[in-house]
Amino acid sequence: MTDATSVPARGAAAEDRPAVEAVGLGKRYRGGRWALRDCHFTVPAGRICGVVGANGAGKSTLLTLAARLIDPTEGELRVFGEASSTPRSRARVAYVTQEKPLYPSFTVAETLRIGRELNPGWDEEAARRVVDLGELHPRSRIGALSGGQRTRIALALALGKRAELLLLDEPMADLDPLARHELMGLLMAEAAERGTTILVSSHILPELDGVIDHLLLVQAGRIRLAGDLEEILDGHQLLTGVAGGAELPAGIAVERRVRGRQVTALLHTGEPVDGPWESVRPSLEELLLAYLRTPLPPAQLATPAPATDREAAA
Ligand SMILES: Nc1ncnc2c1ncn2[C@@H]1O[C@H](COP(=O)(O)OP(=O)(O)OP(=O)(O)O)[C@@H](O)[C@H]1O
Repeated sequence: MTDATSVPARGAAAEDRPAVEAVGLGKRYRGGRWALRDCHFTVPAGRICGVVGANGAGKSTLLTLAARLIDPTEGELRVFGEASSTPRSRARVAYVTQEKPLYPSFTVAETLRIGRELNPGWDEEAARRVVDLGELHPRSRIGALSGGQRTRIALALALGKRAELLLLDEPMADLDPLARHELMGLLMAEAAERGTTILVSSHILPELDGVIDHLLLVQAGRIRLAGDLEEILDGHQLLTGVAGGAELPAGIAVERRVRGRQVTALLHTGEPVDGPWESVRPSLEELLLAYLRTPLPPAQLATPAPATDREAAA
């Protein structure tokens, strides 16, 4: 499971350097346990990357580090080849969370005006499109909007900023299904047009299917899977067979479940398995559910440093 930097990125604004690169990244909150540890991964520019994991796995910590709202305890995280702490990196990043820190006493129009004044490359049309589709009145106060309507404003600010890296931490959680579908479509269209890189965390796995092309699976503060989504799916087989029919190949089963007389197993191999099995490539949801149901102990989750770093250290 490697990072497929060789796959061409989408859109005109895509560039050669990875959008996000974590090297030995770790975060321990004051007085707490490690929320993230020993993370090595790369997200090529222009990708839409799903950040998936159980509650408390470390997804928000990862996205907050990428937005550089908190500092890493160890290691580093680079944005387009630069430390995420530099003003240039910050200007290239927009971060939208469920909290949406907007001023409740400001109106919609005033909020957009602040976005325009703070961002030299402001794209009024992109921001307006998001607001207008939600039929929000320019004179409505932010504090009087619903959670979903505030999400729309936060996304309008992120798109107006013309960020090259969009960090979305479960941004759609409080949107109704129609608005979620519409805003997701809008985001993807903008991303495809401009080559924007998106890191999006979500617990709604079907929502990610057909949208993401890269995956980070975070488990207990470690990266369990990272890479190009097609390569990850191609590297697994979902087996179905009759219980007691045949032994599973040793050492490559991520998960094995028995229901009545039926056995299903997710294997970490790209080769269809011979024997009395139906062997198919898993869907994204099947893959993620199998991994989420079978957490590994932290000692087995340490990800090796990329070859380039190991060579540099030699
Ligand atoms: N400000 C903080 N202070 C101390 N511990 C924290 C803080 N924020 C997060 N943590 C801890 O860090 C770990 C990872 O939390 P994080 O919010 O990153 O997980 P998550 O994957 O986003 O979870 P969820 O899916 O529930 O939002 C958890 O054990 C959490 O309790």
